[in-house]
Parts: sequence; structure tokens; C-alpha cells
Amino acid sequence: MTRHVALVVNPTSGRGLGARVAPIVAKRLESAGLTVTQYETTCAEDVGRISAEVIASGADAVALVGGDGTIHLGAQVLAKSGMPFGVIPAGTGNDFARGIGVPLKDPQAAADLIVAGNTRSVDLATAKDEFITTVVAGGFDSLVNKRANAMTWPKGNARYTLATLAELRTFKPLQYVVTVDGEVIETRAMLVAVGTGATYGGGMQICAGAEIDDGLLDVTIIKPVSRLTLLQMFPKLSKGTHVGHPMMHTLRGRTVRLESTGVTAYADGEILGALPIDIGIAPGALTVFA
Ligand SMILES: Nc1ncnc2c1ncn2[C@@H]1O[C@H](COP(=O)(O)OP(=O)(O)OP(=O)(O)O)[C@@H](O)[C@H]1O
Repeated sequence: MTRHVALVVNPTSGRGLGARVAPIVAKRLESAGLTVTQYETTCAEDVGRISAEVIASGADAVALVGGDGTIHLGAQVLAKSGMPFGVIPAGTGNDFARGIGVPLKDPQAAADLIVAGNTRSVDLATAKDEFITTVVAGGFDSLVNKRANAMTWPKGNARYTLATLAELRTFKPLQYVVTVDGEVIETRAMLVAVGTGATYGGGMQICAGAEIDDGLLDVTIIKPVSRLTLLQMFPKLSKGTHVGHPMMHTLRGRTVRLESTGVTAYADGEILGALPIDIGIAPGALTVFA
């Protein structure tokens, strides 16, 4: 039986990469014998609305072409629907795709995962009535995220580096109360990040070692350090060689409450809302081709 795949494309993701990648993917899926119906989103709301329509239409699978923001929007509808979903990375960060092992720079290879049809279930975090597919940033990293989102240049991950340098000039450690499965930790910190996946910001392994299907949230607290130490850590975060550094405190749990004054949390690269926030886990909520 021919499988019917709905290709939902955010043409603006990755500054137009989504629009460029979509026809390559459609061709690949069709040449493998799949039937493809393509939808282009015109605004953020379209991603969820079209995904819901596609689920109701009885398509066999959805493929989302976009970055982490697009995946976040689609996941709100696709979670717990049982609809298998393929990721075609076309954003600047692509951390969800990275976490599930989808090739990041080869749309044909990403499409081939949908053709092969092997699926797995992955966990989602939950907070403020939203599903989160990667990491919640709450501290210095949310300021970096905010600044990077407002920058138009440079295009790729270098935006996060420049935003980090700019924020470092004025940042002061914050006072937090972090409650993990009822254990209360009162601490000063540069940031507290909570994730189901390991990375954010285009490959920074802030929750290094996080397993996306273990039913647990990974919590990373970065203790107060000098600007120089934090700067020296950044290349290590991308390589994962920061693990074990005394400034890193890591925990795992099923519920996390983050409290700090004046901090806005970001999730999947977009604003989540002001702290305090309660983060939970929805084990195996999303079925992905991988
Ligand atoms: N036509 C559109 N369809 C969907 N979303 C859109 C559209 N135009 C603007 N957006 C907004 O674009 C945001 C960013 O999309 P996305 O995250 O997929 O790309 P990116 O920012 O380039 O990648 P990344 O998040 O991986 O860095 C979405 O969260 C959404 O709010």
C-alpha cells in the first residue's frame, strides 16, 4: 500500500532554507514511491493547524521542514497523537533533529529515514501547558537566546557566540530555588537548564548525556564563575569536554520547579514565560522516524 506523507514546510526557517529544501525532500519521497501532499505555512499558527488537519485526514505520516521553533509548534499537536513524524532540519539550531540522530545537512538522507519507516518514541518536557522538545533555558542562556533571536547577522550558530559575548559584559549570577523530585536546592547560578535532549543553541551540550527516551529530565546548574571561565567553557560545551567541570552541577528527575526573580525562560529557542515554572515529563509522547 502506498504511504501518504504530509510535508509541512516553514519556508522562513533557516532564513529561507525551508523553502529550498522542501522540493528536494518531496522529490526524494515520491521517487521512493510515497504519495506526498505539500503544505506551506504562512505564520506560526499554521504549523499546528495544518498538523491537526493532516492527522484528521488519515495521512500515514507527517514530515516537518523547519527548525526547532517549527518542531515545537508541530509537537503541540502531534504529541500523543500516535502519528509518526519525520524531521527535515532547515533551521539554524536544529537541536531536536540532532538529538534524535537525523542528518542535519543532508535533506535527502533525512527523507530516507521516513522512507525506511523505522520509528521510535521520545520524551517531551512539559511546562506552562506546552510540550517542549529540547531544553528549557532559564538564566544567562535565556538572555543569550533573546539577544540571538533579535539579531539578523550572522546567519548560523555564530549568532549565539556573539550574543553570549555581548551578554557576558553585564551579567551577574542569579539566586535560584531549584526543586527536583521534591529535593530543594537553593543556590546562586549563572543558569539552570532542564532538558529531555542534550543540546540547545545549535549543538551546545548543556545537558550532556541526556537520553531522549529515559523518562527523565536532565537538570544542569552552572555555578557562578568568572566571565573568563565561562568564556573558556563555551567551546567545550560544543565539544562535550566540559563534563565533570566543578562549575557544572547535574541532576535527573521527573519534576523540576525553577524559581528566580526577573528571569524569563526560553524553550526550544522561543519564549516560554517568566519563572517560576514547573517542568514535568511526558514519556514517549512523540513518535519520530529515526
Ligand atoms: N511561515 C511561517 N511558518 C511557520 N513559522 C513561521 C513562519 N513565519 C515565521 N514563523 C516563525 O518562525 C519561527 C522560527 O522558525 P524555526 O525555529 O523553524 O526556524 P529557525 O529559527 O531558523 O531555526 P532554529 O529554531 O532551529 O534556530 C517559528 O517559531 C515561528 O514563530
